[in-house]
Amino acid sequence: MKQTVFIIGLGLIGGSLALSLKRNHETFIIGYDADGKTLRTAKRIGIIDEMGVQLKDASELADIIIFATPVNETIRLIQEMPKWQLKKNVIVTDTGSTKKVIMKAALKLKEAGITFIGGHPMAGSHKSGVEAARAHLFENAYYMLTPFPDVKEEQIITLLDLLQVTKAKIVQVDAEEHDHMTAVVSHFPHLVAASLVHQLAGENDAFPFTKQLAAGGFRDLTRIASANPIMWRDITVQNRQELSNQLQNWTEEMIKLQNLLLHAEPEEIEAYFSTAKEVRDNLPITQGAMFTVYDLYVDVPDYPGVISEITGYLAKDNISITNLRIVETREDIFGILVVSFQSMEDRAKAVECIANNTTFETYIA
Ligand SMILES: NC(=O)C1=CN([C@@H]2O[C@H](COP(=O)(O)OP(=O)(O)OC[C@H]3O[C@@H](n4cnc5c(N)ncnc54)[C@H](O)[C@@H]3O)[C@@H](O)[C@H]2O)C=CC1
Ligand SMILES: O=C(O)C(=O)Cc1ccc(O)cc1
Repeated sequence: MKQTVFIIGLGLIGGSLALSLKRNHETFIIGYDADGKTLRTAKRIGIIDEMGVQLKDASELADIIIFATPVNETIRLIQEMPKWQLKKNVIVTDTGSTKKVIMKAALKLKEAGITFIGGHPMAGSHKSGVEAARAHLFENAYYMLTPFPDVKEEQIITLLDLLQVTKAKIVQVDAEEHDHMTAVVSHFPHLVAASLVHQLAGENDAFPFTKQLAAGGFRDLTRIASANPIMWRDITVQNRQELSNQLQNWTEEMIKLQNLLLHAEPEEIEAYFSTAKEVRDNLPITQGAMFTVYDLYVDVPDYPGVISEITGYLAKDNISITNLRIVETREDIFGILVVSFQSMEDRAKAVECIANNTTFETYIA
């Protein structure tokens, strides 16, 4: 049966969902964005089937409404919704990174007889905007749903059926637990990344050269600080208490680390790093909360034309690449070229292709 889905907010997440859901030809997608340029781009590049000109009018045509707006905007719009003439069995959901405050606001929908099922795909990126949208963004990532306990089972099944095409691993969790867990693995790391960047910026007057030295480790650790500040402002405000608890734990950990640094034997310091390494090395492999890219490091000699040589071999074998960057090129030593692929299979083919055509070493980090 044909279903009309209305996506509000056509940035990275809304745009990616639209692209992914469109793979089911029974789904007709209307999109809306407060930014007219984004809305027109989404239609022009085929992300949505139709532009919703008025938020309220388009909502009234929908079987399923998905908010993919910054979380404070989602709350504002949820509060307006009971005034709209929505379809009787409409399901409203969202993609917001926080859930407790959103579910609290959605109580107003519940009172008005409108089904709301909170949602949060744990996949994304520091990039934002419609141009960053990708159909495969959610594949293998966790996608959390936070229904009210008394929501009708058939409504959950309708939403699960719709989202199945994303190939995400859909799980149901309690909103409060959601906010605790995401504070640990997503929201608090964002504060740490931002604070490390501030610490580097503080060096600028006395040691302006320091930032030139910010290579692999610093960049890996702080990538997420490049994300959209408005989105993270809203997440931080909505999850203040959990973040404050995490900050307290972190402060205690830092004091422990300072004691270790000043007073411990080298073996104890090594043990601290060993434990961290073991826990980190044994993290379950998941694509959650990551823009899905498969990087391949190629140790290339530094001579003109080497990059086009490699991309030429890959093109000849019909292997698509999504990104290219050089992490180091210095005279007389080999440089590392990082080539990114959309899938593990493409990366495996690339390893074989490079081995067949060159003597360059390849690595997977
Ligand atoms: N960026 C990420 O990695 C992830 C983000 N999320 C959540 O998904 C939601 C969307 O995030 P992104 O797509 O990354 O943001 P984005 O900044 O790429 O897109 C948000 C879009 O919403 C539009 N918008 C803002 N206010 C609006 C309004 N009142 N009405 C209609 N459109 C409006 C903006 O113009 C923009 O196009 C947020 O709630 C965020 O917490 C969830 C998982 C991952
Ligand atoms: O860029 C990354 O690695 C992210 O962590 C993206 C992200 C941002 C917000 C979320 O709620 C979920 C995922």
